[in-house]
Amino acid sequence: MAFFRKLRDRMFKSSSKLDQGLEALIEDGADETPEVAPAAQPVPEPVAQPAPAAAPAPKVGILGRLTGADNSPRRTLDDDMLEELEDLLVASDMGVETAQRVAANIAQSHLGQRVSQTQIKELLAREITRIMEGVARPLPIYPKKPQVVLVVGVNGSGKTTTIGKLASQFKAAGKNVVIAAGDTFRAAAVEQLQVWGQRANVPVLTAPEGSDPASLAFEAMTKAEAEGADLLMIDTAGRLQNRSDLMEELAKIVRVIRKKDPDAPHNTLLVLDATTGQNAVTQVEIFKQIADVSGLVMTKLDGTARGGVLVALADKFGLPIHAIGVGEQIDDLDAFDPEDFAKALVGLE
Ligand SMILES: Nc1nc2c(ncn2[C@@H]2O[C@H](COP(=O)(O)OP(=O)(O)OP(=O)(O)O)[C@@H](O)[C@H]2O)c(=O)[nH]1
Repeated sequence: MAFFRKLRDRMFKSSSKLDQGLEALIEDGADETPEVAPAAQPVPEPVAQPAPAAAPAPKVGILGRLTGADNSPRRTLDDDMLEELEDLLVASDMGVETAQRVAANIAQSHLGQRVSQTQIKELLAREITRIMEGVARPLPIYPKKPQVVLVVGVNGSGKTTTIGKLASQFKAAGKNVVIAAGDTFRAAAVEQLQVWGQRANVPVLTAPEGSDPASLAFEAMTKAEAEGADLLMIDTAGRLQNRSDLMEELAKIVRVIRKKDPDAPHNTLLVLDATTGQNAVTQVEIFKQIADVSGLVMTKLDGTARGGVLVALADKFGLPIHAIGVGEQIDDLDAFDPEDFAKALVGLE
């Protein structure tokens, strides 16, 4: 619950954008005489848990309170409203196809009904949760020792930070973790990883600057095996998905790791920066081809209006989403919870 509050508070740009858009969507097109809805009027099923006591109540008039109905503005869900809804979802980076699917599903159950702002948010959250439920999976832990986790992504997406946060969490859970600094090109990257290693109390294996990252990965596997480590997390240099030379280097790292253990890497995590919006879709496509990505981590969901891209990724690729990051601190990463995410995205308490 604590992480949900953090997520909701920090995803303010995404949610406030959708929030304001939904408010305008209902208010601008509200039916002229917002009569009090009779208690028997069909109301969409609640999305999830009952709202916490502190949640701000929807605008409910005295009569509404007495009758159990509310008299907040309502708009009839028609084709025009659906089109506006779709545009709002596209603007939150959900992608055209996913936005259309979400709107179509809402139409299927509620076309022609008069809906309030809270109801449309609840319907949206329900659809988003449904899309994302199948992909919410924490990083699987196998009995294999060492379990090799290769971490890939474009420059600055948050790989090093994510490794630090994950290493700290696994260490706290009693796992014996080793980190390998596979970005052998940038001394600053190695230093940054060493700082994270100290914070997490986890050893960081390094190689001389400029040496072959594939050899470092191989040596790290040997050392992790000798030390009986449970998990070996290998950081890699950031690479743009359109740099074929760097992508080939990544493919080589994977080939060399497989010489040591044909089943490794057991997980290949693609770390994505939420602020890149739709570009994340291309990143997944290309990294999947090169490095056989097994799961995603999305960082920087704090302070971006583009969080909807995670829904598009779930819908398009169905890859597990292991964790999300909402800040730079060690405890700003947590398992992905689809319902919490959906509520935070649409601005529901
Ligand atoms: N706001 C915010 N910042 C983050 C998050 N995750 C990482 N960062 C910041 O993003 C910046 C880049 O993070 P790194 O972990 O260095 O990224 P990287 O992918 O290892 O970078 P390269 O090695 O250069 O490719 C750092 O300033 C991090 O503190 C997050 O969830 N939220």
